[in-house]
Amino acid sequence: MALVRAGRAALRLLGAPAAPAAAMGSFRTFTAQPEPVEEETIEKKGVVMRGAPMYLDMQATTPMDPRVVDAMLPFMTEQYGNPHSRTHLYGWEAEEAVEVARGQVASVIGADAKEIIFTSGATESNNLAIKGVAQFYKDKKNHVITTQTDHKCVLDSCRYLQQRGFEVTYLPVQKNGLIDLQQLADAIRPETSLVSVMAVNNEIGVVQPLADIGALCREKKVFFHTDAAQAVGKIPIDVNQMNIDLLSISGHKLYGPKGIGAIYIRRRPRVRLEAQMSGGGQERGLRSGTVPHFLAVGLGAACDIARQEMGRDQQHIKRLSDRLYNGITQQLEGVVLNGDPEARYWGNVNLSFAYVEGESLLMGLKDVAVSSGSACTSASLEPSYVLRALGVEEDMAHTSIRFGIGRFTTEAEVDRAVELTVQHVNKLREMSPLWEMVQEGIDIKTIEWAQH
Ligand SMILES: Cc1ncc(COP(=O)(O)O)c(C=O)c1O
Ligand code: FES
Repeated sequence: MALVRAGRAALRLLGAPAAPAAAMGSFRTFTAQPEPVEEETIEKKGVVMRGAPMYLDMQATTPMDPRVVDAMLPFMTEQYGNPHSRTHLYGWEAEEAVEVARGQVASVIGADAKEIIFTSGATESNNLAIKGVAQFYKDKKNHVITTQTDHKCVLDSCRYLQQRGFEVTYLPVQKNGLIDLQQLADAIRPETSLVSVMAVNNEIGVVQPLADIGALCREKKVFFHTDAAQAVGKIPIDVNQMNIDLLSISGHKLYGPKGIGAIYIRRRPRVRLEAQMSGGGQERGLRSGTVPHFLAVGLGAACDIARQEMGRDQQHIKRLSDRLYNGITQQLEGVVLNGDPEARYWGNVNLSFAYVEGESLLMGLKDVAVSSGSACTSASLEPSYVLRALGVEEDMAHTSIRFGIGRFTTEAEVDRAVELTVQHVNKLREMSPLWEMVQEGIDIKTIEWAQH
């Protein structure tokens, strides 16, 4: 019931009139006073919402599981204390909720609750892991290793270190998107403090060999951090079996809320790091700032559900993923799956369509919310740096589409996405002179195009 009420309130807000243009232009403060909305209008909104493009972009973000929302609500309306308040019940109950959530997060990766620190998301966790470890050990070690296909926030954290005198190795990946373990072994030096390799790639879904990387790092006495934003709750992860020392988690990638994440930091052998936030010393001094307890509760609930339902989710997602891939490739030629066909998370199907202009295809697929790669870079017309690192040719990198399937994706959505994709690819190819030449048997690679 509470959930229904909140949902109604949200819909009312959606129905609220926008600020008048004049008010916005003249810096007059506009206080949003949602006018009472007729039930009928709410229904209409509902129709509009149901008519929205079908969502197949689960790597950008996932919808919140209603069970997560249910778990969070009481902590917004009734148990709203500051979890760091020690003098009254409000504080104690909020703190207790945070500690339960900490245990739930720990459980999904086989960690101890004391090893979990709440952050605002995987971006912050990655910054803290990379800058924090490098800076703490800087007197003895000044080298960090990552990969060319890691997330932008990892790469940017490494650039930040480079600007401050650290050395960074950006490991290349093989054509299938996986790193070469021998190359990693060769790159590790006595002065390497940290190896940071992502678990599941956000653009192409490949899963790096975490256990092998962990074993190698342990043998060489180097800390191993993994950005597991796309992996936690989706594939089995055990920080002890895999010798992972630090791991980043994001709430909104596993049907939890946005604005919350966590970092796992191993206690034995202990990993030390320099905090990146100064303040009240919360979270064992590693992340100052009031823990948003209702968000932590949401992340905890999301991890708990994922841990219990991982097998079912995986089965559902694999079935729909096969249905999507087979549906498209049985009707279209010249379609390539980017990334390793086996070592992958099945909820990510990144396809390149030969002889099709990628932007036109995305525009044509306006009824399907997909992306050409990552959400962060979706505004750019540049081909993805991940696909380039795989050695995917420029034209194929330009035509990639990432289909993201999740817990709530339906068969009907997949079938419709297949139908629309096939229809639009065919339409664009009909207009393509290159496609016509290929149909006539001309090998276009041998053509010498006029140079400008
Ligand atoms: C692999 C990876 N790392 C990090 C992030 C950033 O996560 P957050 O949005 O929680 O900061 C994302 C989200 O796009 C991601 O896919
Ligand atoms: S939001 Fe996922 S790549 Fe930036």
